[in-house]
Amino acid sequence: MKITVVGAGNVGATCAYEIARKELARDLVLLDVKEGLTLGKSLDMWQTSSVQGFNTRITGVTTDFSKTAGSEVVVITSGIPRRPGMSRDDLIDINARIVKDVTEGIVKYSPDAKIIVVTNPLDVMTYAAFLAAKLPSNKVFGMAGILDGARYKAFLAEALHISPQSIHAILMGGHGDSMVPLPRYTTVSGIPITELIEDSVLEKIIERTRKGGGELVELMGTSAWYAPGAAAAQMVEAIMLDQRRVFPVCAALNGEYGLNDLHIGVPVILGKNGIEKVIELNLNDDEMALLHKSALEVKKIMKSLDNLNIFEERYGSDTL
Ligand SMILES: NC(=O)c1ccc[n+]([C@@H]2O[C@H](COP(=O)([O-])OP(=O)(O)OC[C@H]3O[C@@H](n4cnc5c(N)ncnc54)[C@H](O)[C@@H]3O)[C@@H](O)[C@H]2O)c1
Ligand SMILES: O=C(O)C[C@H](O)C(=O)O
Repeated sequence: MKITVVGAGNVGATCAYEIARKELARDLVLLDVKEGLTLGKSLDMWQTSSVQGFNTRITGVTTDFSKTAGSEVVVITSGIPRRPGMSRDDLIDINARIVKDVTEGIVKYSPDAKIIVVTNPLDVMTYAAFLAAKLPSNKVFGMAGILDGARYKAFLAEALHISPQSIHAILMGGHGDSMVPLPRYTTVSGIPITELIEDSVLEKIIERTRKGGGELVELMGTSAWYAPGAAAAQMVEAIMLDQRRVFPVCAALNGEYGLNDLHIGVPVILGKNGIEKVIELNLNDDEMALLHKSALEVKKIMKSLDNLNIFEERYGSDTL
């Protein structure tokens, strides 16, 4: 059993280390373009194995995709992160080319892999990987909803002075400021959140969640990695262990929620085949309107990708 993480920067290395510590596979490959980087990081991680008590063998490679052959799951984190003052969408030009190249390299040697995209702008980079991979859409999807949900839960836990683990929530939509946290689907061990928190406090938390990535970029000068790396590793775990866990995942939609031809965050069942099923919630009119507004934002960025002309195929459009 083999897992590959492409990109050994902040997010990739954190995700790889989580995967190794959880022993989600016998072999873990870390691939990057920077000469020596993955050799050093994989050696450093492997040297913690006796301390942390794991056996996963970590190999570092520099751009040699043949070493990733036969991977069951591949996490793509390669690409530039944003800096203060930038939006995720500003990364599209450079990152689209990187995602296309690495996806083609991966699929050449691991045609059966499930591909988890992390690179931003997330929804459109998932679409780019899907175009490059030419694999069924249940095998190419993106990580954002678990991270956004984890931030929402962390803020709620602080406000309520309770464990974040008692909070259950689902967020939908694109991984941008138009993401759609859903109070109606947020509970504290089954108790509706609205019974425990004032509307005005909840509204502030939702707004902070929407801008949660930007808050960290302003603080650190680059984007977050601990929560993103852990969230991506949780998706790897669900697939490798065929857990069939329900997570918000950036998935291809073909008519669900009245949306077509785009990748956006929705609840799914995640198991050994990747996306086993997209779950359709009975959204009310207001929730549906927010989701469609977010989808239009994603479509706008898809249009920018189409304008780069790096893919022959495309299905972006301004309308839903
Ligand atoms: N989806 C999310 O929720 C989420 C969360 C955090 C970060 N991100 C995104 O993840 C990406 C990585 O962030 P980071 O903080 O790890 O950045 P980073 O700069 O620390 O690491 C990126 C790595 O990608 C490598 N790379 C670049 N081109 C490559 C190629 N062609 N092949 C292989 N490796 C290549 C770089 O050498 C670098 O080591 C960014 O686009 C960031 O915006 C997404
Ligand atoms: O905000 C970013 O640029 C990185 C990531 O999407 C995040 O939400 O942390």
